[in-house]
Amino acid sequence: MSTPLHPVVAEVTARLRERSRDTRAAYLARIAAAGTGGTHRERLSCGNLAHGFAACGPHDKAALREGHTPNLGIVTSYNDMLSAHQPYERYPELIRRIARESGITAQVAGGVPAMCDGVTQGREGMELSLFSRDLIAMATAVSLSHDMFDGTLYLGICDKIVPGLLIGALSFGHLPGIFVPGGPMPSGITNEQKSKVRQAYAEGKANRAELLEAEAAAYHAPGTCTFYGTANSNQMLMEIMGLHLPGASFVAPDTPLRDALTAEAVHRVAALSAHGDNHLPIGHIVDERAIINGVIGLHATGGSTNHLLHLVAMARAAGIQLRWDDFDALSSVVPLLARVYPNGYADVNQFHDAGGMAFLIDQLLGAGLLHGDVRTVFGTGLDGYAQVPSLDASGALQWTPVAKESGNRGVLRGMAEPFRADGGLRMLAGNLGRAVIKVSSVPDDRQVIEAPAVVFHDQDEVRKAFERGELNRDFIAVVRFQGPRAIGMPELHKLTPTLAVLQDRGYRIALLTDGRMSGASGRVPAAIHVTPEAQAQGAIARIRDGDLIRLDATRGTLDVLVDASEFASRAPATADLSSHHSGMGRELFGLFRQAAAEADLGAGVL
Ligand SMILES: O=C(O)[C@H](O)[C@@H](O)[C@H](O)[C@H](O)COP(=O)(O)O
Ligand code: SF4
Repeated sequence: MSTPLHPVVAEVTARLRERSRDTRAAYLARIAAAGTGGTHRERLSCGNLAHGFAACGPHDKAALREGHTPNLGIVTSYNDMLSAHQPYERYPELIRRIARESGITAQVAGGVPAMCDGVTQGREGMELSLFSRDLIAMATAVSLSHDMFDGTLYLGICDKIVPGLLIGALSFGHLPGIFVPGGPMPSGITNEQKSKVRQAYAEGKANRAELLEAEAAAYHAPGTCTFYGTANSNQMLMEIMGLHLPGASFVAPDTPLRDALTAEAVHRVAALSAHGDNHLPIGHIVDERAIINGVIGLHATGGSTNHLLHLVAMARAAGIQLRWDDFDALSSVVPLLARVYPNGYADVNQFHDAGGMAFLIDQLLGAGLLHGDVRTVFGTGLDGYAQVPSLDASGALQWTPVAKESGNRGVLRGMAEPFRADGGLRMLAGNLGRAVIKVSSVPDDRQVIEAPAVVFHDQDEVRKAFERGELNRDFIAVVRFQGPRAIGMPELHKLTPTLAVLQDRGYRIALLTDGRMSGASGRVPAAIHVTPEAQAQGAIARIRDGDLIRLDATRGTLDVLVDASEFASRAPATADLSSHHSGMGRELFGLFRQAAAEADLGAGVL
């Protein structure tokens, strides 16, 4: 007997359905039309088809000519830049072999670009990062437009890659699809130890060699970085939305269990194709309930603020009109059940070992805080995800019910003793517009900051002012002209060590920006994604040095304390951004900057 759905979850879902009624209906009609006529290879000409199987070996070629068995398309984001994606190098060959052994075929449909935000953090490349999400969606469509496929496997993990792949996948929502994760790297030095060396370096108390040693001990092997940033928030989302196999998110790379899960992903997506009896297009899995489950998962785990952008964009790709108000309405009823860095000291390996996603989902389902009656790639409702994968004595994959007690109360807790009554993702609103703040890792005495503004148009200027000794005081750093239409909405996470040093010196400080922060940011209060942005003449463009600003995360307000008529009479500041619009490929993204939506609509171009 399942627990009745929490009334707020039911109400927010109903509101989302109503808001999305027409666009969701149009989307479902579109994918229904695309899905008619069974497998698509029958519609290809002989020339099209021959090109499609020319390079195949005899087994695959014969199967593709006959067309009686599923052909799976692999969209891969493999490269050697992202430690998380490096394990994917061998996946196409593994998947093709597994397919062949199952009497079906698989082909790499195409590759998509993947940016490592860790490599680009604080550098020009970061100004392409957000736009790469939509570029990945387009590249996914280019891959699948060969129309040779009956199901798809998406190989992607990190920040913009999973959102981009899912947006692209939903354009082919008539096809079954499954996300295939690679898993986190083994734990290195703790994130806390790494951050301490960074702060020491920012203060000149550690040298570059010591800093590099610490960084290399944190990021030291193939696999996803083990903090709970956007990449690992993506894994949580794909699992709680039913697009991963249960428990697949955080199993280590290159292990027998990881390979068994990848093999099962191949079997599952083939079973969901139009060739089988359980045809399940991905566009039917990603419905309003799955999206609401994703929002709830973000709140319950203190997930990345980047999903206030990406989940909105992913939902829209399925005809679903998710808004920040939906996040806000759910925030107060979903408790924080996990403390993973930056929301605590543990990492995702310790989260997984404590019971991980299966325990989290079991607890939330038991409290009526998740839609259980959803469709998933596993073929069950969400109750099937309260299970842990393992290999039995014969090496076969099995799932067993998760324990009802957390394996580590310091990392993962049950509904009876949450870390916080709410998830800590808060919306802010006031005479400066709207913004987002994550308070789950901000000390309680830093959740309300009222201090004079110090205005910057470039994140490097903050560090220089710090090094000149100008910031040893209470202040709110207003870093503007960072929005999508200005310079592509980069993450300003490189500011974290400097601002954390000042906060640790006892100053009451905060960051206010129309840019983003990393999902790994956290200790310093930061009102981010301010919309309207400065480049769109938002109120943030009227702030002057010395203006008193009040950021109140407890009441959800963000205001400049200046006479309203005087403030309105000010001409918005302008900025020469030309140096940000060329070099490192930025000259290729002018159309993206011109077309970018506001942050609360996903800040993208799709
Ligand atoms: O949203 C995120 O999770 C971040 O973009 C993350 O992917 C990025 O790589 C950080 O920069 C890593 O943290 P450090 O920069 O502190 O190593
Ligand atoms: S989690 Fe971030 S830093 Fe780590 S591999 Fe992914 S994008 Fe790069």
